[in-house]
Amino acid sequence: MPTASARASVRASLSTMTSPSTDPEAAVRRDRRVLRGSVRIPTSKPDTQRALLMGALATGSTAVTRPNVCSESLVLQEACAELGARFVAEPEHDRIVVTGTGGAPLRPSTILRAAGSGFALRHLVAVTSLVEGPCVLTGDQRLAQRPLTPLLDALTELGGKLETADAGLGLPLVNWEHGLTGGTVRVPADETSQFASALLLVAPYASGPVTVEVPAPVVGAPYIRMTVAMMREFGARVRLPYGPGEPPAPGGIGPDADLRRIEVRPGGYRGRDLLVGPDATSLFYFIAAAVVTDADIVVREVPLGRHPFLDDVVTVGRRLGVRIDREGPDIRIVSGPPPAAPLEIDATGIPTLVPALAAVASDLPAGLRVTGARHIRHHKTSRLAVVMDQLARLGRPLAPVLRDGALDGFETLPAGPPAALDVDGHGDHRNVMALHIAGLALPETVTVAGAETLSTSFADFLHCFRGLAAGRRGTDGALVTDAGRP
Ligand SMILES: O=C(O)C1=C[C@@H](OP(=O)(O)O)[C@@H](O)[C@H](O)C1
Ligand SMILES: C=C(OP(=O)(O)O)C(=O)O
Repeated sequence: MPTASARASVRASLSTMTSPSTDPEAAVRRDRRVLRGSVRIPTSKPDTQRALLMGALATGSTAVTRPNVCSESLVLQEACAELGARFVAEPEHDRIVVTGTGGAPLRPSTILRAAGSGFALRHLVAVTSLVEGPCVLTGDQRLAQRPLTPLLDALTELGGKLETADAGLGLPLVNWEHGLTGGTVRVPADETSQFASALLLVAPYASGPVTVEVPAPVVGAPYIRMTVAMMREFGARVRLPYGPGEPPAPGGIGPDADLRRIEVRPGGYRGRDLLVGPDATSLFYFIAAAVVTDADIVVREVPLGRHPFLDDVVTVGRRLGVRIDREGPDIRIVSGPPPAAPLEIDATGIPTLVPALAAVASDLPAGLRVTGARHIRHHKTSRLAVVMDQLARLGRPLAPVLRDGALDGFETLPAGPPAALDVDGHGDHRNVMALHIAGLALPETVTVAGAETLSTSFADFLHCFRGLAAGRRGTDGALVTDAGRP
């Protein structure tokens, strides 16, 4: 049973509300909770993690300004500090200064720990192959069950010498020797994009050129592109012979860049200063909230047109019927009528949005069908299965969509009265946030167990939503409540 302190509730501001109906107009007319005000969302967790890792490997120092200082970034910092990188937090400048190891991480004096982070485990495994062994890396029980073998095989092909201490358990992992020789390696990306990203991370430190082949089907392609983009920022020599797409910035990588073959030349990373942009998945919770409430929310400092993944998230939001407009450096998110026609979303490239999409599906009267989410059963929890189960308790059931016998997505079903008003994110921050969004759609108070997990990516999540629930706009349209940090 979750403890009282692990619970957080979303309070209803309305006492009556109709259930979602099949009449498209009904969703517009009905009374809804009101969210008003402005928020500042966390900066990108994926970019922060990449910058910290590349900074830890680089020659020289790297200043990461506006890092997302979440628990999963700290896990990486602790492990990289064991490997000889230095991290100095400068809160007065909102930055972390990293002194890198010049591609020669030291042998750690303790076990390296990835906690529950798949990103940390897969990327640290790759980094350990540069360490003069032996060194040991471990993570939590769930992490031991998540896919890893194809990455170990690929690192072995490139000259690494890694093994699991107990094949039956998955973890801990032992690295015996250091040094990657280079060569051509094929890595599957049908279960996670993180294998390809992890190989790419260390490829500039192999003694020869490395070609990473990523055969279709690829899940989470935007994340592999983020890795390539960040590698280029750190001066790595990366070529995509099948074309980089249309890059949003010189030297960058386009949102459609072809990942079949990625060529990396030796040369390592050079430390640099960089500014982390907003976190796209965190932004989506406010967009999703606008589907189930009457929302008029300003999200501070969200530069559109510069971060492909952020732009993808905005595109999904607009398809859901939410108005998203630029207002100077900010964006304004306003509830709109839901789409009149059934909506289909392929989630292959946007896996982190799936729990929140499930949370809003009952509020789309013409129906939402999401597919391409099969691989998220390998995330921190079997996310979609957990969220669908909990949503059904709240009277928001979804029909499963299967592919090859596994849950690949869902379809809207008619909503009904809740069977219970307490739900549980099963220790997974994305489930917890998605279930809060579902709670906003109900007139009753919904209790979501697992608030303690929010520090994984978005510690201020509840604070932001409480502020928005209390917020209003002044008669001149000026914001009178700011739910975010000053
Ligand atoms: O590289 C990254 O930063 C991530 C890659 C994705 O993993 P999968 O490809 O396993 O979905 C994503 O879901 C995860 O939240 C972050
Ligand atoms: C990146 C995430 O998960 P993982 O690294 O564990 O795959 C996440 O849950 O935000």
